[in-house]
Amino acid sequence: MNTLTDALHIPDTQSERDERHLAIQRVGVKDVRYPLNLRVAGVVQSTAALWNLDVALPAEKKGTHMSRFVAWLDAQSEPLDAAGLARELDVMLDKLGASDGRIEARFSFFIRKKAPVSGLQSLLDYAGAFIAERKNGQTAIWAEVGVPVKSLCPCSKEISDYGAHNQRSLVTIRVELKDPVAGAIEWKELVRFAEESASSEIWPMLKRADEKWVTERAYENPKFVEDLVRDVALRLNADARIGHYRVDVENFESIHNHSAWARIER
Ligand SMILES: Nc1nc2c(ncn2[C@@H]2O[C@H](COP(=O)(O)OP(=O)(O)OP(=O)(O)O)[C@@H](O)[C@H]2O)c(=O)[nH]1
Repeated sequence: MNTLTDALHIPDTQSERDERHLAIQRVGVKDVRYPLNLRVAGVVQSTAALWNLDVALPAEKKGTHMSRFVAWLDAQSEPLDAAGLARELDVMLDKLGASDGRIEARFSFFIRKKAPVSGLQSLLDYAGAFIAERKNGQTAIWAEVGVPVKSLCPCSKEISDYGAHNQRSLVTIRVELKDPVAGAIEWKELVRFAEESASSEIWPMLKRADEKWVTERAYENPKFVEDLVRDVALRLNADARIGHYRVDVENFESIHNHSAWARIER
């Protein structure tokens, strides 16, 4: 298989037989930092991802071929999208001689945003993840975004003579793409599901007129953690491209040293 190691007469321990009669569900490499090209809002972004790559190993095989995971990573040249990920999962499994396996990539990506009044532009960072899994002949492709937003408490607004506690929140949306080829979802669309559901979205750069707008917008649009998670789920329910999903919302409460948290799964 490997001409260099054959020539050097180096034993191939991984390819030996194992007699313990134990299959391994998942074996591979974890936390490999490697570049990733991603298409966001029509533009290719180069980012660094943290990759977890693994395959199922039959009982009779001693070891998987660890170096081939990195070889697969290094062969990535096209910007990765959901359809490409489904194809590349097959390529990885073929390279590893495996029937089942999984690709997970976690990365940062950026969207250029315009401040609400001044119109000044700046880049907001989001957390993204792609997960592709092949199990028992079925392939599932998942996309995940972590979106920072602002929430303002309806109860605090109601009971206080002035003010209302408000905080940054993190909305994490994980969706299964029913048809990664025809029904691909843009990262920007997933981000908007979260931002449009919040008391207010946030921006990296705001002038005073923008700051006033964000403050008043959140005050006019108070949301409990439950309101936020439900409003995101409603938007996901209305999108035919989405299969299973999971929405997590964490409010980093400014009146506590702990978070309020909610999840809806379908
Ligand atoms: N299966 C397995 N491999 C390991 C382990 N620890 C290190 N290795 C890897 O063993 C690999 C040996 O590389 P190669 O000689 O290319 O062997 P291979 O990855 O099986 O690839 P082929 O030569 O194509 O079969 C290195 O990439 C090491 O990372 C381990 O616990 N299990």
